[in-house]
Amino acid sequence: MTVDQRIIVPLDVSSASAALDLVDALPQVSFWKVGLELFVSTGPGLIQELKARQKRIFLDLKFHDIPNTMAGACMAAGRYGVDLLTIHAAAGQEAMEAAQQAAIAGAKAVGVEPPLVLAVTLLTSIDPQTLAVELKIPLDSNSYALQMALLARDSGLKGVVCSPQEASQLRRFLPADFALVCPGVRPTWASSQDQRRTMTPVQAFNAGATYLVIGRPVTADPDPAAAFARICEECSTAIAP
Ligand SMILES: O=C(O)c1cc(=O)[nH]c(=O)n1[C@@H]1O[C@H](COP(=O)(O)O)[C@@H](O)[C@H]1O
Repeated sequence: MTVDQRIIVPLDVSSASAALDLVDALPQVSFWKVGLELFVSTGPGLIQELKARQKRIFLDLKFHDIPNTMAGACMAAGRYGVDLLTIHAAAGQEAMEAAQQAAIAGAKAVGVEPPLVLAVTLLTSIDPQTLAVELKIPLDSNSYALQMALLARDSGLKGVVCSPQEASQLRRFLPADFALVCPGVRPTWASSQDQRRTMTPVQAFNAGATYLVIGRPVTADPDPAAAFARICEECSTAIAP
């Protein structure tokens, strides 16, 4: 995979026309993320528009519910023929197992490839203070993310979403083909906004990320195509093979 194929850009907008304007303005981007804002606003029709444009799709709906409800939602999402689908690891092993099996069954029922189901370990917006004081989790971010990733692996999943700051530790415990998808990525020239546990794209790839999710540094730049090209250029000369 080339660097540009390993960078996923989120369509964090609320209408199909705004999303497709972004897709058409950035022909270099082959992998797009449809998240909660867009999916709740427009429904699944947009997925077909992206598929018609030969794009890869990360459907980021972060399901977190009881096993039966997770299975029903993943069965339906599996039918869309998307490449990646997210759930929360904090839903527990039984829910993750049910989600994974249902996504495969949903895809098989309509003859499409099943999505790679990814478990979110710990949101990149949660800083150590929030983890300890608000959520009362008696582990540091690294240990908690590792615990959630190992639980996802034990549930049969083949990938997780994690902060790039946790990627190198997770890589030590997980096989090379286990996908680490890292949001919370900021080039040196971009603002961190609400992201708390960030790294640059080069650092994130070198820490072991399989894919990066990079949004506002590209989409909010006055020249999104140039920003995406700059990130790819920085990475192609600096990441380890
Ligand atoms: O699952 C995700 O993609 C996700 C998980 C997480 O822990 N943190 C996180 O920022 N994200 C998503 O990654 C994207 C990051 O966007 P930017 O902060 O604009 O780069 C957003 O669409 C978030 O929903």
